[in-house]
Amino acid sequence: MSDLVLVINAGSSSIKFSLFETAAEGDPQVLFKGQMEGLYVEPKFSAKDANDEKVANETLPADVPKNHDYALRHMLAWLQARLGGREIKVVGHRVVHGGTKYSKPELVTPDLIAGLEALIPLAPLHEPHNIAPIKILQDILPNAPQVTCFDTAFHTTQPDLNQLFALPYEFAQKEGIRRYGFHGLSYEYIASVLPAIDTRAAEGRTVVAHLGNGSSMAALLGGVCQATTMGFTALEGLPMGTRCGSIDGGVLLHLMNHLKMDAKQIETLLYKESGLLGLSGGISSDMRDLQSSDQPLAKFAIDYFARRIVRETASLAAAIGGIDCLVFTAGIGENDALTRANVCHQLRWLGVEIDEAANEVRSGEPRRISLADSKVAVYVIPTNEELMIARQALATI
Ligand SMILES: Nc1ncnc2c1ncn2[C@@H]1O[C@H](COP(=O)(O)OP(=O)(O)O)[C@@H](O)[C@H]1O
Ligand SMILES: CC(=O)OP(=O)(O)O
Ligand SMILES: [Mg+2]
Repeated sequence: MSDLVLVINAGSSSIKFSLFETAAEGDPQVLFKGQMEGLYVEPKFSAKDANDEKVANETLPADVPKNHDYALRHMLAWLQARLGGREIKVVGHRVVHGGTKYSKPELVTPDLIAGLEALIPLAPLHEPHNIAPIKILQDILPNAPQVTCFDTAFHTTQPDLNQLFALPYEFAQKEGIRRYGFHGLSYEYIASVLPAIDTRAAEGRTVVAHLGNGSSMAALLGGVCQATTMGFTALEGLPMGTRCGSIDGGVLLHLMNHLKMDAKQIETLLYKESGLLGLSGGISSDMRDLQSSDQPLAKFAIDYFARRIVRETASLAAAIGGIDCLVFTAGIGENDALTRANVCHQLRWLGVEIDEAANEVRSGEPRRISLADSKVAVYVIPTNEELMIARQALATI
């Protein structure tokens, strides 16, 4: 008898869900998957069934809340109407920050929730949205065990050389102030499918660019993480939809000492008003809006994003002694051919030769977008954080 697994993946601008059914052999299979995207801007709900047919597609009315809470309840009501009374065996959640305490999937208990709440200051844009669904589901499905799967877990293999900040050593030892890295479920999924796509890449030096509303990159050696762009929080590294990415700490001191901004104001500035939104002069945090804008600052924000990816690719390649393979994934990485081309053109010196026609192909399947004789193989591989969570949740109960 097969079991149902519900997966919730709450990101900063979207909530994704997948309902899986376990199979006699191999991975659980999707029954429904969907998402509420464009939160806080113009939320849209869409869902597909097991045959990948669209079964829901709606823009929420303008007068309902655009937040995570409303989105989740709307999604769960839609799903419950389709369960036909079947019980959910386990719920798996993506939780962005595991701190020093959680480096493997955990069963939800009151202690665990308290532990996660203590981590909110380290991921203010995510952790509250990860915890809230756990509590809502305790209400709606009181009998289903819940498992948290951490974005930070995959990165614990980074050597101290890449993991530490150059602060006095005890800050890492006593305070846990080090680079945790994020999007680990996505990287782990990519590492799990790479052997079937390209053995040289799987065994060798691969840089993965997870480019979404939150963006980061990671350097893998034989599928094991050696370095990543995100740090103590999901703020370091690449600029993102609304986050600034790496910034000179001296800027923060200046904001405090000379512009008299307090911690809350600086948090809002760095997490919510910067990145693509800030650079474009407020046009949008959403890459699609920027691509369709004719404003010079929209183009500047797009080019800035690509330039940072180029620089981080070289830096990550340096950390693993070169690069055999570059993988694009997540919302922008999977769908935005312009950004991929922009990045690849600037990486020609590193041996990246993009196949322009292959790059334009739209498909939900993994695909190679580099020329046959490109020294660096370049792929678009759709990520599947949800499947990774389902695997971990089933293994945990
Ligand atoms: N066809 C597309 N072209 C360009 N950008 C796209 C396209 N589809 C989605 N995106 C971008 O992907 C980003 C969202 O990525 P996603 O991984 O879904 O976000 P989250 O981090 O919230 O999970 C947005 O900037 C969106 O504009
Ligand atoms: C960690 C992070 O940035 O997550 P997201 O991409 O979902 O915003
Ligand atoms: Mg995401």
